[in-house]
Amino acid sequence: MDIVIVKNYIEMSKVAAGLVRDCIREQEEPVLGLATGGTPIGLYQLLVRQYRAGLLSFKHMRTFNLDEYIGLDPAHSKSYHRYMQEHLFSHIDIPRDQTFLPDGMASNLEKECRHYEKLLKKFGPPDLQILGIGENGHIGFNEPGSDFNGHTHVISLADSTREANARYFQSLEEVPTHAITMGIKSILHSKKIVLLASGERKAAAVRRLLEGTPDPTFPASALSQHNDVVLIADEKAFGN
Ligand SMILES: O=P(O)(O)OC[C@H]1O[C@](O)(CO)[C@@H](O)[C@@H]1O
Repeated sequence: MDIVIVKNYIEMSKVAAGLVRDCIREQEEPVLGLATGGTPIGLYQLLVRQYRAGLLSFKHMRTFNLDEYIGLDPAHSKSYHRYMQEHLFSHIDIPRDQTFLPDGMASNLEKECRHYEKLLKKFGPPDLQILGIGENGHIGFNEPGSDFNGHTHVISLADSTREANARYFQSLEEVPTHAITMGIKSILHSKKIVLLASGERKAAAVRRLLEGTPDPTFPASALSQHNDVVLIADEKAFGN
């Protein structure tokens, strides 16, 4: 794993934006794996800025998001569909039908997971996958105990994840209990993985990640099985 330690959130976002820009410029039809949460918002803002400055086009890009809450309509203010529209897609020139997220409203969730995995096979794997890390080590919504060989599946969210994400909702009760997430195996298929971590809240998770021992109770440790991972952490996440 390559480790880049930067001063703060803005610097983390800048380094990540540079890697995404390089990937988009190198590939004729780039495929990007995208994350949600607070961590990549700065990265998306910088990508939008580059697009507006005419430095980058997303016309030929396809994107796959890691996860979506079950039971939230795409138009729901806290759905990841809406998040992606608000933070990235509606501001850039990517055609709508080139952006993929799992459908958390599907009547047959198992079928939806198989369908998403098929799309990943057809258009993927991502040339570059952006990841955040949960305080409990989750990647996507793969909670502690998740199978390292897992593909896209339905997951019951850990209480600690619902509590951590309650800050994005009005109350803890509003946070969905389940999600669809790409599995750890699906994530590991990506050609390159860029893991972002910012702030003290992530310091314990980053410390454990750097121990490097694969351990299913700490999902991010599966990244030690991939040969092209870049961790971009700011000083607080790195424990400085
Ligand atoms: O960036 P945040 O909000 O700290 O979340 C960390 C991770 O947790 C998730 O939001 C899922 O809970 C991921 O999408 C994200 O990468």
